Amino acid sequence: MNEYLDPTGEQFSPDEVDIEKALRPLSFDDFTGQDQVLENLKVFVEAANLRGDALDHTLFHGPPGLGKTTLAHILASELDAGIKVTSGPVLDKPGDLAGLLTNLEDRDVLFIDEIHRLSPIVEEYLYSAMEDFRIDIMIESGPNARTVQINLNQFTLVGATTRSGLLTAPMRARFGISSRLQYYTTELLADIVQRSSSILKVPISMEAAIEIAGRSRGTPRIANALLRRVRDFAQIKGNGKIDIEIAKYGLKALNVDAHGLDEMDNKILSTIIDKFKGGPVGITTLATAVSENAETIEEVYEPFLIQQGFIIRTPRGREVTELAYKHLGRVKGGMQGGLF
Ligand SMILES: Nc1ncnc2c1ncn2[C@@H]1O[C@H](COP(=O)(O)OP(=O)(O)OP(=O)(O)O)[C@@H](O)[C@H]1O
Ligand SMILES: [Mg+2]
Repeated sequence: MNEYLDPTGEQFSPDEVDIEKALRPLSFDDFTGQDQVLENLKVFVEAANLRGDALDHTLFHGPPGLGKTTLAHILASELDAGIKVTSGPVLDKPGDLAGLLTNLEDRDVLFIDEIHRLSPIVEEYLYSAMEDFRIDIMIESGPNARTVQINLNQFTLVGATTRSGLLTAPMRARFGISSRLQYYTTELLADIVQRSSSILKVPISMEAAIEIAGRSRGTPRIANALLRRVRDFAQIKGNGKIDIEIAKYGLKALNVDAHGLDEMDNKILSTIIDKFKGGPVGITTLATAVSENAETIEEVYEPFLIQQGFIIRTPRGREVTELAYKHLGRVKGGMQGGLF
């Protein structure tokens, strides 16, 4: 029997983590979308494999849930190399990094998630490792303290960040390959939903897959999360199959926005309308009004809102479009619907 899980999908049981893993594509062929990025990576990996070299250091940037971590693992697997995983905030001392680096085998991948959150001292330490595959290690202490230089195996640093704007210029310059991931179209997400359904062994109609995909904010992680929740409805309230009726029923019960916009997306739109008469409003003013960081708005929220046509950027700031008024049930210049 399937345990009924928190419909917001915010609490992941160990079971859920396993599912997340099971749904993760493992090879280039498994990976849907991001065609341009993938095409290039295939060439670079093939060339590195042919020469027996490590792949150039690679940076993935873009909004959450689009496949950065997934691609890091795929790279290691396509290089037939090992992978060590860590993240910016975890690496707080150069010593921690030295331990990781000296344990890397030839051509291994070192994956650093949230690479924009490395401390400056660790970041600096990483530079020579990336550039010359060499690090200095301090041995002994007190009057006998001295540094020795250690050669490292040729490795590939794969960095991921949702906030490329926060990366320092020297760090950015050390990546030979830099790929920005884009939001997925509904068609691609429908393919991903169908692939995930078959892994989860739950039958789903094309129509239902498209319905879920259309409400997933262009994001595979959200598509998979919605699919798992709708699957629960299908099992408990239906016959186990996901058809369009049960998909609509489930999505309605989950309170999912018709366009897949999340709370912050909606807050941004309603704030521009209510406090700034629809705009234009400068990014810092807007950020203060919604209590979010300006860079996060620019890098995480705004790209989707622009892509979907809810916001436009003008030289004087951000403006909402007619579509945003319609979406929120507001009338331009009026007061209707302003109460919810
Ligand atoms: N192209 C894809 N095809 C199929 N599934 C995908 C694809 N991209 C991502 N996924 C699914 O979405 C989930 C989230 O992807 P991933 O963890 O790689 O995102 P991320 O970009 O690293 O996000 P974050 O910025 O939050 O770390 C994965 O578990 C995977 O199942
Ligand atoms: Mg990730």
